[in-house]
Amino acid sequence: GNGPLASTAHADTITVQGTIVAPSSSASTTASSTPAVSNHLPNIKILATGGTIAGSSASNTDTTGYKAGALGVDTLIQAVPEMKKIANVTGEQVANVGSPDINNEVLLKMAKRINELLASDDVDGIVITHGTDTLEETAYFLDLVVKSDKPVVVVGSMRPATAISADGPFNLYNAVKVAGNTESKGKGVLVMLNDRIGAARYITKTNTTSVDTFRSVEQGYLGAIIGDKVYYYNEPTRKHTTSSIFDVSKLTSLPQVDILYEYQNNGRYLYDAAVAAGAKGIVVAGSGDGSISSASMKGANDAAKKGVIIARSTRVGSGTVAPSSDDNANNFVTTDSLNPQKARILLMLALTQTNDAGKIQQFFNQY
Ligand SMILES: NC(=O)C[C@H](N)C(=O)O
Repeated sequence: GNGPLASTAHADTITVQGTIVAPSSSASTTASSTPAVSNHLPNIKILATGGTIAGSSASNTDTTGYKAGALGVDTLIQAVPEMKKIANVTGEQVANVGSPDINNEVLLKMAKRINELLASDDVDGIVITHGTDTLEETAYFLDLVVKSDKPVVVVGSMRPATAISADGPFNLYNAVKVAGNTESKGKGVLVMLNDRIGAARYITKTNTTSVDTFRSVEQGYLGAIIGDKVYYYNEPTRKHTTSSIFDVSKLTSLPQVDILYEYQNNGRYLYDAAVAAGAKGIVVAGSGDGSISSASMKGANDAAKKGVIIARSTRVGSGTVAPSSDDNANNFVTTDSLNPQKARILLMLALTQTNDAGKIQQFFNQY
C-alpha cells in the first residue's frame, strides 16, 4: 500500500481568498474575481496531515468508527469559508493518515517545510491539521526544531467532519485566528482545540473520546478564544523554537528511542529486545515517581552499560520525576515533567547532539 508520504506526490494547493483551484475534485468551485491576496490580512499556510479533523463516516452520529484522514486539505478549507475574512489561507497536503501513523520521516519532512515557509516574508503563520492521538508528539517536536518566532498552531478534532456538531471547523477557524494574531509570536508551538490555546510543552490528550480531551493540568493553558478575541495569560518558560539548539536541516533520520512501560511482575526481556533492535535510548514509563522494578532494572542497567540512555519518566500522567542519587551511578537521566511520549521526542533530538548522560540531563532540565 501507500506509505504516509505517498499523498505528497499529488499535493493539494488551494487558495481560499480569490480563485479556488480544486485539484482533482468534482465539487463545484466558487471562483471569484477578487484578487488572490488581501494586503491587510495575515497569510496563513495550512499543512494537512490527516486525523479525525479530516475524518469521514457514512453516519452523522458515528464518532468512533469513522475513517481518519479521509478528506483532503481543499475540503477542509472549503468547509470554513469564514476563514477568508480573517486570513489569506492556502493549503498543502503533507500526509493524510491517522496520527498513530505519523512517523519520524513525516516529522522531519514537516519541520523542514515549515522552516522553509516561515523564512519567507509571504507566510505569517502556519496551521497544522493533525490527528489528536499523537498530536502532542508532533507539536513538541516542532516546538524544539522550528527556527522562527512566527506562530505555528497545531489543531485537530475529536468528531469527524461528517458528525453532527463536528468540532473540526470551529477549531480550524480558531487555529487560523491564533496563527494570524501577532500576540501568538514567540510563544513556541501552540495547540488549539476546544477554545483553549495550549503550549506544546505542557498540553496532553487526557480522554479517549471527549472534545475537552486536551488538558494542561499542572502548568495551565496559555490562553483562550472567547467570543472572537484571542486572550493570552501565560508564557512557556522552557527553551523552544528560536532559543532551542536542535536543528533538523541536515538530518534524514532520528536515533531510535523506544518507550517501555512499568507494571507488576515484568521482566528484563523487553529491554534486551529494544537494545537488540537498535535502540539508542529507552524512555521508561515508570510507576509513580519514575520507579523501575528490580527485574527490569537488570535490563536497564545492562542497556546503560552498552551506552543506551535510560530516561526515567512516569506512567501516572502528571508530575515531575525527582532525580535520585542512583541516577548518576546508573548513568540514567530523568525526564522532568515530560510524559513518556514527549520525553521520547526530546531524547531523540538530544541524541543527535551527544551520548553523554550528564549533557542529556541538562536538556531535560532546560527544554
Ligand atoms: N481524534 C483523532 O484525531 C483521533 C485519530 N485516531 C487520530 O489521531 O488520527
